[in-house]
Amino acid sequence: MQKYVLGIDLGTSAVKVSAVDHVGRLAAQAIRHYPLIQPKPGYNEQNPDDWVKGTEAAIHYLMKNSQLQPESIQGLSYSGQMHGLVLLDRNYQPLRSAILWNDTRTTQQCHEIMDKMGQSFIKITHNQPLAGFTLPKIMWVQENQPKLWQRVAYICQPKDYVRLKMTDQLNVDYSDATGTIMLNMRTQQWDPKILKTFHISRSMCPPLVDSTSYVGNVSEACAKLTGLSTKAKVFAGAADNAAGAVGSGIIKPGMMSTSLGTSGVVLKYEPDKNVNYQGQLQCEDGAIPKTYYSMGVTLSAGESLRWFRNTFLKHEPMKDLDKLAMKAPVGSNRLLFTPYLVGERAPYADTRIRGSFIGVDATDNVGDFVRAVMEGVGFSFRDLANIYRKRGTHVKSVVAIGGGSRSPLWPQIEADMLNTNVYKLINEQGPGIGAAMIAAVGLGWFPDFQKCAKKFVHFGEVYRPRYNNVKIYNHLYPVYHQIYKQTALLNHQLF
Ligand SMILES: Nc1ncnc2c1ncn2[C@@H]1O[C@H](COP(=O)(O)OP(=O)(O)O)[C@@H](O)[C@H]1O
Ligand SMILES: O=C(CO)[C@@H](O)[C@H](O)COP(=O)(O)O
Repeated sequence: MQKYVLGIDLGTSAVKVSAVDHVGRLAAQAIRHYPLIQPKPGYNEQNPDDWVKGTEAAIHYLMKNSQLQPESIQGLSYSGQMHGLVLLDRNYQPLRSAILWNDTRTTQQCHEIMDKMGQSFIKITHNQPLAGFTLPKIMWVQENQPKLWQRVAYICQPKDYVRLKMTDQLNVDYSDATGTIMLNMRTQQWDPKILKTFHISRSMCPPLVDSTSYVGNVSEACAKLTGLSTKAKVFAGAADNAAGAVGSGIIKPGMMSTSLGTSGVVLKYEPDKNVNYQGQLQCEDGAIPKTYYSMGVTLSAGESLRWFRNTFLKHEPMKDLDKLAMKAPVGSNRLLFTPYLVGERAPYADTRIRGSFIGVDATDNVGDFVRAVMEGVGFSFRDLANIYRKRGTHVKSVVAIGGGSRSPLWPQIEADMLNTNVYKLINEQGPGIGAAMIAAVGLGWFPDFQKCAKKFVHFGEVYRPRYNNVKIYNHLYPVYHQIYKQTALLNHQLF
């Protein structure tokens, strides 16, 4: 019997389940979307049970509509949207909707962290407290929902909640634990000083495990709902950017990727966990034990395009937006867009900045606007790549992952903006393959990720920078770069 693993990618827009065979061939895929709850500007939440139902429904569909036998799925693992706060009572039931990575309500709590712990906080976590991380969200709940906080028994990350409901076991892997900013990077333990300072009991924090750790089997209840076998082994999994990195072969020093998911990410494998970007970039544990990566995050990348479509072109499929944008000239007729729809994380940690269209002209058409949105994200990636370049990194090439890399246009915009080669993956958008690789290594199919990557990671098209486009973007970038400074005060006055 052929054998398979499942990679479950719990994204922000949807959960994507990929069945992959022992030589890395994608055998089947299923996707289920779930809503984002935005009750107020800057607030971004999701219902944890929507993730669970979506995952179970996607697996059920995949099992029903493919030829895969339940026993052939030997293992599964996860890639999860990072930093989300899931609060559980003592019966492991969610106490409120999850507060997500792109929720920007916690400016004040970030200041409180620095007031209480100062530079020692950065020394412990290797990160500046930023609004998207988990700790400030915990403090927001303590301050704003004290009665609910009294009932909290466990704190976990999004994919850990889904895994809990599939196995009855609660754990967190190191790559997601770093994203909480409660992990001590040196000891790789929950930091006692941080927990004490912010009144978090150690018992609330799940046990720490490696991404490849075997944490249990699919439970009987989950097997009934999904069509999986209870013999399927479950491995902890990783933060989506950590899983995306292994899924795109970013497993050696100097290698870089970009992700166009709901968020946008420029990511670099780091050989040294003590690398210091003065808080402008994040530093995290990787999916491979004792490996590290840094990244800069654009809060609304794919989300900017999704927002534009939902607001102005409701019934157009994404691929038709690509066609519209491809008809517009490079530089979108000098129409510029900044993607700060919910605030920004990098290079500006600013929860009160908002997006702009600059240079709107009476001759602009809808294609110019769509292209301007895609280019605005590209300019933001250039801002992030420049942080690396200023520190001497030669951005030789990047691997483009995430849903936006499916576009025939966006990777070319990236290549022209960054003036570097952009490689696409052949069969999946990155994090799902990374999750499948974690299961494959966990099962012992491969002795290490390097050997697994040789079979599982396949590069497809390469987009090379086009001289004339690069020239146009070189001309427009300094203008784009000024928009933040020129609009920050105006936006801050709106709050
Ligand atoms: N054909 C396409 N052209 C451009 N963007 C696309 C296309 N298909 C999907 N996307 C973008 O991909 C994003 C979703 O990517 P995905 O990696 O699935 O996100 P997440 O992991 O956050 O759920 C959407 O927000 C959308 O903007
Ligand atoms: O906050 C971060 C990384 O720090 C985001 O990258 C999230 O991890 C969400 O990822 P996507 O849903 O956009 O893939």
